This record gives sequence, C-alpha cells and structure tokens, in this order.
Amino acid sequence: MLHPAARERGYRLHHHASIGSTNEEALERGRAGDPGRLWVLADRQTAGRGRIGRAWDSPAGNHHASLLLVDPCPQRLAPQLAFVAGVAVVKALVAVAGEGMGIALKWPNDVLCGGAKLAGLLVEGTSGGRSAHSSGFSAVLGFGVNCASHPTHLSYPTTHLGLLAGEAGTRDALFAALSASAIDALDLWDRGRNFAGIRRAWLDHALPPGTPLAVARPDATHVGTFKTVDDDGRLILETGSGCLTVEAGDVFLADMTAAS
Ligand SMILES: O=C(O)CCCC[C@@H]1SC[C@@H]2NC(=O)N[C@@H]21
Repeated sequence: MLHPAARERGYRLHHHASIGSTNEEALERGRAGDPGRLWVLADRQTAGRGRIGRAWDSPAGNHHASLLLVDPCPQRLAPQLAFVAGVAVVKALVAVAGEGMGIALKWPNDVLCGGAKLAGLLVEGTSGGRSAHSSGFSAVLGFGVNCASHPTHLSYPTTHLGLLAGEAGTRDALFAALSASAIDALDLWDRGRNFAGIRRAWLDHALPPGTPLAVARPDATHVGTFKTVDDDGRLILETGSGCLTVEAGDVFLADMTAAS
C-alpha cells in the first residue's frame, strides 16, 4: 500500500489490524534503534491520541498512520515538521478529493473542509534512540484522517473524505498518496534548510487571510482574523488592537463553539 515512489526511496510499512497508538509504536521503534523511514499504519487504534492529551477516535475505515524519521534535522528545528506534515497531508487529500473542494490547513495542526475538521496531525519527538543510524533524535509525524466516518459527539464540526471524494476517498487511497507526498514535502523542506519553501507551500493551502479565528490562551480568548504565519512558524492574528503573535495555543474558527 506504500506508493512505489516511497518503496524506491527505502520507506517501509508495518501494518497492524489494531494497535494502541501508531505514534506510540513509532516512537518505541525509534527508541529501539529503528533506522527510520518507517510507516506504522493501523486499521484501528485503541488509544489514539490527539493534541493536548485529547483522545482521537480511531474506528476502522479511517486513516491512522505515523511516520518515524530518524535524525531528520537539527533537533531545534523539529517544530517545523508540523508544517511539513501539514503540506504532505493537504496535498494527499487534494490528490484524492480533487482541487476546489475547500480543503485548507488551520494553524497549527488541523485540516478543515467547509469549516469542519477532516484531519489532525500530531508531531512528537524522542531523543532516546542513539544508535548506528542516529545521534538519538527521532521524530514521529502522526496523521489522523476521517475517511469513512467522522465523530459526531465533539463540540466542533467534523467531516470525512468519503463525503468529498465518494468511493475514491478510502483510507488506502489516502495512505498511498500520503506516502508519496510526504517524500515531496520532506525534500522541499531539505532538513530545515528551506523552511521558507515549506512555509510558502503551507500558506498556499491554508485558510484564506481574513478568516475569523479565536485563540484560547490561559489569560483570555483572543478573537481576530488570520493574517499569516511568520518566518518562525508563529501564527499572526490581526485583532482590533493590532497584531498578536501566537507561539502555541488552541485555535478555532471564531464562529465555532469550541477548540479543535
Ligand atoms: O487533531 C489532533 O488533535 C491530532 C490528531 C492526531 C491523530 C493521529 S492518528 C495517527 C497518530 N496516532 C495517534 O495516536 N495520533 C495520531
């Protein structure tokens, strides 16, 4: 199910019927000295995790996969991998669903379609895997995509790929496209030497500037409109009282009722 381009580049696939979390399994493999370029794919996850300790619904038919990269860049550049993952998944989604469907990235780690969440990304790292292949730093790019169904119990809108792409919108089609687009995104990024290029590609597929957003921070919720992402990957929110630079936070469409 790996795209032939991925096999040619030495990527491998471990496919599980059921697993706790593909991110956890990939991190474990990294710590155990796996050389990387390893995809862990699961039909379902029993402990799928999202950002900020949230659970990620992981039923059969949806896409749950993680890519282990050993020594992908200097460790201080690792946060840029969220943008690499975003570009990879949005390109795969567009390849499957077609252009003009309104699939768009929302900072930091979501893919929306028509304001509803279609996919979520979780990038994690470990520095415990010193081996012949690595200085010890590994990163895991986790991709959760609603393909066959979407959860309906969440406090924000959700959707799934099948509603956009019909029968073509399967987990297998998405994974094959993603295993190729991830290589393209990593090549473009060039181990962090070309964050400018990946930032441009990310912005090309982002929500349009002017989209109303709300940012939940410990002090307050800030409402404004999306302006851009700066050269360091921070969100720039235009508010009534000037631009707000956001390094981390829960961001949601301002007319949504809760964060995603
Ligand atoms: O939106 C989010 O909060 C991120 C969700 C990330 C879910 C994916 S599914 C594959 C990988 N394994 C996990 O346990 N999580 C990520």
